Amino acid sequence: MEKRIHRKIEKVKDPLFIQKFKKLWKIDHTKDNLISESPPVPVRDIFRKFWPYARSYRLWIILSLLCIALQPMVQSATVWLMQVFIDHVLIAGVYTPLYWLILAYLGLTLLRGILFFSGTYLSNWVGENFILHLRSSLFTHLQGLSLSFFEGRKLGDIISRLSTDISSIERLVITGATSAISYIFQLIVFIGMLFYMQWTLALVSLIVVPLFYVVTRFFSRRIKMASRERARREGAIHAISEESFSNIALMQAYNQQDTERERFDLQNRRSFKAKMLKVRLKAAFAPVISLIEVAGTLVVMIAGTWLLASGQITVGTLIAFILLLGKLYSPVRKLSRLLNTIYSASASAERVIEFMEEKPQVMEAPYELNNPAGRIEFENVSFTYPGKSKSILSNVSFSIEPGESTALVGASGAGKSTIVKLLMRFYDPTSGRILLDGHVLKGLKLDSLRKNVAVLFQESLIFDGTVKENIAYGKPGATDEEIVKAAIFADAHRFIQELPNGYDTPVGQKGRNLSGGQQQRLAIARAMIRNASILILDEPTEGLDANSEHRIMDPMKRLMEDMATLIITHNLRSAAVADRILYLENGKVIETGTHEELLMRGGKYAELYKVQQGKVKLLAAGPAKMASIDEKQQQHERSW
Ligand SMILES: Nc1ncnc2c1ncn2[C@@H]1O[C@H](COP(=O)(O)OP(=O)(O)OP(=O)(O)O)[C@@H](O)[C@H]1O
Repeated sequence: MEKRIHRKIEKVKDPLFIQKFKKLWKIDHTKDNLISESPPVPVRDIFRKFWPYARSYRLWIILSLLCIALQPMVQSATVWLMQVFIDHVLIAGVYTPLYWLILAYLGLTLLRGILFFSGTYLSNWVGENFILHLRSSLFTHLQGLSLSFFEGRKLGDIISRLSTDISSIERLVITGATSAISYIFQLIVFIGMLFYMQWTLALVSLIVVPLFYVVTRFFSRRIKMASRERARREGAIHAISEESFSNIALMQAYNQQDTERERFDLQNRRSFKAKMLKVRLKAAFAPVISLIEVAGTLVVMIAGTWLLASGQITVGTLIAFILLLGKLYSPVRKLSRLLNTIYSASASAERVIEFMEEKPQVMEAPYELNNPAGRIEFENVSFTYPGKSKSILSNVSFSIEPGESTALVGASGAGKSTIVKLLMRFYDPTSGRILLDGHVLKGLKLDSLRKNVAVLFQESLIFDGTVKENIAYGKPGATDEEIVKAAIFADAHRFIQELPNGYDTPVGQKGRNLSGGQQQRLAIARAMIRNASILILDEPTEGLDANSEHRIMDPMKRLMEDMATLIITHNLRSAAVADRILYLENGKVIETGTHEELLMRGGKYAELYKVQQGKVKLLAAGPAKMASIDEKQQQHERSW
């Protein structure tokens, strides 16, 4: 036995054991760049930031506070009844007041119940309203942020902040604040009662209060750090889930399940560790607080017994005092626990504030441009992505007249999509100007620019709604007649009619119930109904077979007739239909002209065209030849 105890002591003394034990109470600071930490914000500033969202409910908050605050008074009255019962009924042996004592007790209990119900309902109602408005306002704020914000963030993390973190803030601003006020009020009432009953004992009972403060501060700081870590890991879990499941086909096709699972598990385990640290801290906190409470009660009992023995107080007073003391420690304990809750909620608040303080890179301007003809001019436009040093576009100049089309051709990464992003004002040029009908884009209202642009992306963006809703997305409030007209124009009417519910058929998430060509024709109908003056075609035929490509070419050409069109394409057959072709290399325009002019010039465009033509001719010649042509084209693109 002695040996066993000795072994145990040795084990506890072992530095490795001590190290492991210490680690149990520390945050795992392993860094990974998946989700970065949000800047810390003091609790006072957090409260100031979010209070405006609760301000309009202040009357209801006061009412709920009143309900909560009255409860300790009723409680104190019941304790007082107990004192009367012991001293004036039991000890005095007079039983006549018993009847009204019972009635008063029942009445007070009923009143407490009503106050509890009203207080709970009201505070929750206010809290949920707060979440509702804060969440909507954050959503609206995020919608207004520039593309650069979203390109630098994980979607899952954004969703996590919008859902989980927002709810936590309520615990701080509404429940936290109202509870704190009600606990403080309870403290004042109970302390007042204690002093009224017996001031010497009351003074003795307050000896332990500073201890509560010190212990709470120690724990709450650590709980906040663990909460921060937990919230960050939860964001990472959302981000990985979103990434994995939105690319499920790719993940399964490349058998990447294990890699994704490992990535997910890593974050999941770290979230678990952070949560367990929080649990350990909270679980250790409760008994420490109880210990302080017991110490306080014991001190009071010793002092009380002495006062009783010296005849300074009655038995009833001592019992009532100890009962009331139990009630005094309850709000003290709750206040300490609340501090922990507030600190852990502030970790979520920091994550939300980080987003709220984010400003759009692209600033709104006042000028409203109505029905522009669509003349686009790029004047010496250069651009570098925010936070990067490499210049992506250098002195790009070109113009497109209404009804004219320009194709952007060049190797991957040459800067074609960046030109479109600048034209849509997702970013502003670092230098140079872009003009629409002679007006600098920076001076135009964003809405007045974008409502005049119709876009057809590489992957047609179809929403999980009906066919009709997807077409009307281009023009909210479009009539059925306009929708059908647009569908006929886009050569989509016939296949839509053959769908089970025609225009009311749901297209499924990301348009899964439709083929690629059908989706693209729906997107053309959407672009057509928009009645815009600028059209952007970003690889509109990419991924379509020859038949589908052929079917969308006619409606696309019809669409281009009256608009200023910018086409991004790798497919030179699509580029050939444009009035002018711009050849981009490393963000510079190196060749300009029509398809024929560029072929005549015999430059890089002509070279690529030859490679692509050869590929078409050799399609029938078998895979080996095709592979050699593919290699040639890749070499050509690499040389750009
Ligand atoms: N949000 C971004 N932040 C930083 N760099 C970016 C961003 N978007 C694109 N880039 C960089 O800018 C360069 C040009 O990209 P861009 O998408 O404009 O090329 P592209 O010619 O359209 O290519 P592709 O034909 O492959 O679509 C690339 O080097 C790319 O890595």
